[in-house]
Amino acid sequence: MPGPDRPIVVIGPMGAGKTSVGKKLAKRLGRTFVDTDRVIVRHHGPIAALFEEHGEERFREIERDAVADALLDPASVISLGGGAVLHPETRERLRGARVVLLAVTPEAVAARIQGTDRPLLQHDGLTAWQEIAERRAPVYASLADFTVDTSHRPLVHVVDDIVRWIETEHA
Ligand SMILES: Nc1ncnc2c1ncn2[C@@H]1O[C@H](COP(=O)(O)OP(=O)(O)O)[C@@H](O)[C@H]1O
Ligand SMILES: O=C(O)C1=C[C@@H](OP(=O)(O)O)[C@@H](O)[C@H](O)C1
Ligand SMILES: [Mg+2]
Repeated sequence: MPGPDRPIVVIGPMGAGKTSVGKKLAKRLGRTFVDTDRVIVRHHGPIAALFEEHGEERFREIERDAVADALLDPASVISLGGGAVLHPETRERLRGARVVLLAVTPEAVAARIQGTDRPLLQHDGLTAWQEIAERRAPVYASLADFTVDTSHRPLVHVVDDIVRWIETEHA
């Protein structure tokens, strides 16, 4: 049986569960897990400080490079930050990956983003989340090969859905 031919990339709005689901999914599939935000923090320090000291534009360049590096491993599960898909080079590179979109309603995400240090949610919290999520929705939809709604669903069920999809893809 051939090994994994393409990385699996998890996209979606902040708090949809990309980091948590990606980690569990990688474990279930025996793949390498990369969370691009974690890679960025490892090399550049906390994201909030990066935004504050260098601005969002610089963060997006660093993020683009972190995503490009991660995509080199076809046996990986890669969880992106919610805004990574804003970079056109990243969108282009995702054409060579299996892209899973995690969706979530504002009602369900509210508890998940409470007290967050995400820089884009510091001022208006849920209102900002909703505005950003709505603005990005068409981009997410255009990239997704498979979508799972994570609202009010345990992580393990979300992972089960994705594993089933991967298995049918390979059947
Ligand atoms: N399906 C889920 N049900 C309940 N809580 C969840 C679920 N998925 C993620 N969470 C919680 O929501 C928060 C944000 O999850 P995270 O994986 O960091 O999302 P993202 O990477 O998409 O921003 C975490 O506290 C996580 O434990
Ligand atoms: O949506 C965004 O613009 C961002 C999402 C965050 O990651 P998560 O989506 O994993 O929270 C992180 O990359 C940064 O705070 C910016
Ligand atoms: Mg994350």
